[in-house]
Formats: sequence, structure tokens, C-alpha cells
Amino acid sequence: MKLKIALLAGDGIGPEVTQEAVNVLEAVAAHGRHSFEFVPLLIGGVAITAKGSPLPAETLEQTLACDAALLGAVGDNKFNHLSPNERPEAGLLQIRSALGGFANLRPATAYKALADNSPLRPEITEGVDILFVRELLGGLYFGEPRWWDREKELAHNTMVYSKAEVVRVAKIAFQLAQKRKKKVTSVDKANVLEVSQLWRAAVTEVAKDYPDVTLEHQLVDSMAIHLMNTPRSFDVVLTENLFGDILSDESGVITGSLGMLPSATLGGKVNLYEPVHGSAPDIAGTGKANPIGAILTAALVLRHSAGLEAEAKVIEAAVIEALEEGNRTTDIARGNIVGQRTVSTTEMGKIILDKVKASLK
Ligand SMILES: NC(=O)c1ccc[n+]([C@@H]2O[C@H](COP(=O)([O-])OP(=O)(O)OC[C@H]3O[C@@H](n4cnc5c(N)ncnc54)[C@H](O)[C@@H]3O)[C@@H](O)[C@H]2O)c1
Ligand SMILES: CC(C)[C@H](C(=O)O)[C@@H](O)C(=O)O
Ligand SMILES: [Mg+2]
Repeated sequence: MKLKIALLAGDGIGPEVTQEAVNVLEAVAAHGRHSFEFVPLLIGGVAITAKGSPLPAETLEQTLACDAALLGAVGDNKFNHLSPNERPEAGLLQIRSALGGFANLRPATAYKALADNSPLRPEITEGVDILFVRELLGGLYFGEPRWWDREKELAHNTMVYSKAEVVRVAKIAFQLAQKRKKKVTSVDKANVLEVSQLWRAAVTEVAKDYPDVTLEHQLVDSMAIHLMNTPRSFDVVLTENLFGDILSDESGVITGSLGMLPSATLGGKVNLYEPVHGSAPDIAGTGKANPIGAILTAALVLRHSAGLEAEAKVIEAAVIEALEEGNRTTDIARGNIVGQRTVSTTEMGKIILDKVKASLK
């Protein structure tokens, strides 16, 4: 099996964590009769600097010719003065839109080894396994019109969803729930927003085709607290673009760090894989970035684009083992604890890589 993967490392810690993900994928390729061809391409701040655009035409064109895209992160404070459609983040939104994936899967798993890392008590986080299904191409991110009239001191964004956009992502959420604990929690703000009322009605209609799946609705504000108080009560959490952005970052509290979270975006021409975290300019270049979110993202590439479920599981097991042995990047380290040692990005990557290689032997 041959897979051509666009490598969109991006800015800040993006290249650092992406390299560790690539190393693991290369080990999988070396072991089996698979071959992964990586096509390095510019996106985000590095693309603005080199080509004057956060998504150069050749990046888009070449990514569209690939079987999957693996992105690190975009964002650089030196471009903060630019308008949203010129910033590094615009490159990411443009490529998401062009690739067409609308279902962004963001799993949040509580690892036993990190039970003491979360500010939540271990009895709250134990066994948490949530799958966020974030709608990725609609809502406030892409709604028109959008503008900022500096003279009038007035700005405008548009939240818009069609029923069809809600239905297609809801179907994915229900199908995934059927393979899990058979529960979908749909999150909206239907007490205030018409868009959310349409969302709720459309999701309720889709649910009729999945009678084995329980559907519950939650308002986003109280969902934010339920997620911290009773995270184990959730299975698949379906929500729109901005709410999903916020709630998935919040789930980093359950897992111990934002740096632990992977994602996969399905449903378009080319699947897009990216860790949930950003370019983390505060730690870029220090060796403190946790590569686990990116490495678990590589496992999602194997699962969803390569059909290599067993190899995906090998990577996930290697991550658990590395954590259980006490290896910690700074974000998941808790001072001088016996049996734990703080490791750098590359050290953590190598520890996981060696375990992957050993299991594949
Ligand atoms: N997918 C993406 O490319 C993406 C996602 C989120 C934010 N961003 C961009 O990243 C830039 C920084 O944003 P931010 O600071 O709000 O969010 P961020 O996710 O980059 O960082 C938030 C905090 O988490 C820490 N963190 C994040 N990832 C980590 C990792 N792998 N290991 C250890 N610690 C990690 C950071 O050090 C920081 O303290 C902004 O330009 C933002 O737009 C990009
Ligand atoms: C960088 C930004 C455009 C992006 C988003 O808001 O979707 C990020 O926060 C994410 O979660 O992937
Ligand atoms: Mg985000």
C-alpha cells in the first residue's frame, strides 16, 4: 500500500512535533509492505515569509494531489497585526475549506498514568473516552458577510448553517456512536440562537435513523461545566465549529495537557490530520513541546487513511507504555516525582518510536 502524505509542518512547535509523528510513520512503513511518501509543503507564517501567502497555490495544488495531509500547527505572533484573512491561521482555514473535510474527530482519552496530572480528581477522569465530532466548515468561521469598519467602530461576523451541513456531520457522529457506547450529546445554544434551533431540529431528525443510539442535547455553557464534573458520562459529543474548538481544548484538562490531543478531519477530498494544539510560541524551540498529540495523530492517519488499524493500535499502546514508564514532557511533568523523568520532545518521540519498532518486529 502506498500513501502520499502532504507534510504541512507550519510554525512554532509544528515542525518539532510533526517530525516525531513522521518518524513513527516511517517505522511502520519500514516494517510492512507500506510506503509513505512525504511531500513537505509551506503553510502559515513560514509560507507568508517565503511566498507572501499563508496558503501558496503550490501547497494547495500539491496537497490536493496527496492521499492525506498531516499538519503541525500554524500561528506566529509577528503576524498579529494582520487581518484574519491574511494571518497564518487563514492558511489553515483555506486548506480545510479546499480539502472539504467537514467532520473533525477529536478524541479525548484519560490516561491512567496521567491521572494525577489533571486538576480534576482521578475518580472523575478515570476511564474517560470522549469523541468530539466538531463540524469544521461552517458557522462563524466561514459565514459571510464578515467585516470590521474601523471608522464606524463596528465589526460583523455571521453564524450560518444549512440543514444539509448539520445532517451530514450528525450522520457521522451517530455512525461513530454505534461503534462505541451508543450515545450522542449534541451541543448548541438553542435557547438564544436560531442557528442552534435549526441544529437541534436537524440532529433530532437524523437520530430517528439510529434508534440504537441515545441522543441528548446540552446547551454549550452548561456543557462546559458538565465536561469537567462528569466527563465519563459522555461518549460522542457533536457540535458546531466554534463550540467544538473551545470544548475540545477544554478536554485537555481531562487528559492532562493540550499537547496530548490528536484530530482527524474526514468527509472531504483529502483527509486532514492535525493535533488539536497550536504553534505554542511560548515554548517553540525549547524542546518542551509534547509530541504525543502529533504521534497519536499519526495513528489516526493509519486508521482512517491507510486502513492499518493494527499499526494504529501499536502506536497508541506505545504512547501508553511510555507514559506508564514515567516519561514526561514538561507539560505533563509534576516536579520531582519518584519514578518519573522529564524528557524533551525528541526524547519522548524516540522512546515511543523504539516501542513501536519493538512491537512491530
Ligand atoms: N491547528 C493549529 O494550527 C492551531 C491550533 C490552535 C492555535 N493555533 C495558533 O497557535 C498560536 C498560539 O495559540 P495559543 O497559545 O492560544 O494555543 P496553543 O495551543 O499554541 O498553546 C496553548 C498553551 O498550551 C501549550 N501547548 C500547546 N501545545 C503543546 C504541546 N504540544 N506541548 C506542550 N505544551 C503545549 C502552550 O505552550 C501554551 O501554553 C496562535 O497563533 C493560534 O492561532 C493554531
Ligand atoms: C488556528 C485556528 C484556526 C484553529 C481553529 O480555530 O479551528 C485551532 O484553534 C484549532 O482548534 O484547530
Ligand atoms: Mg482550537
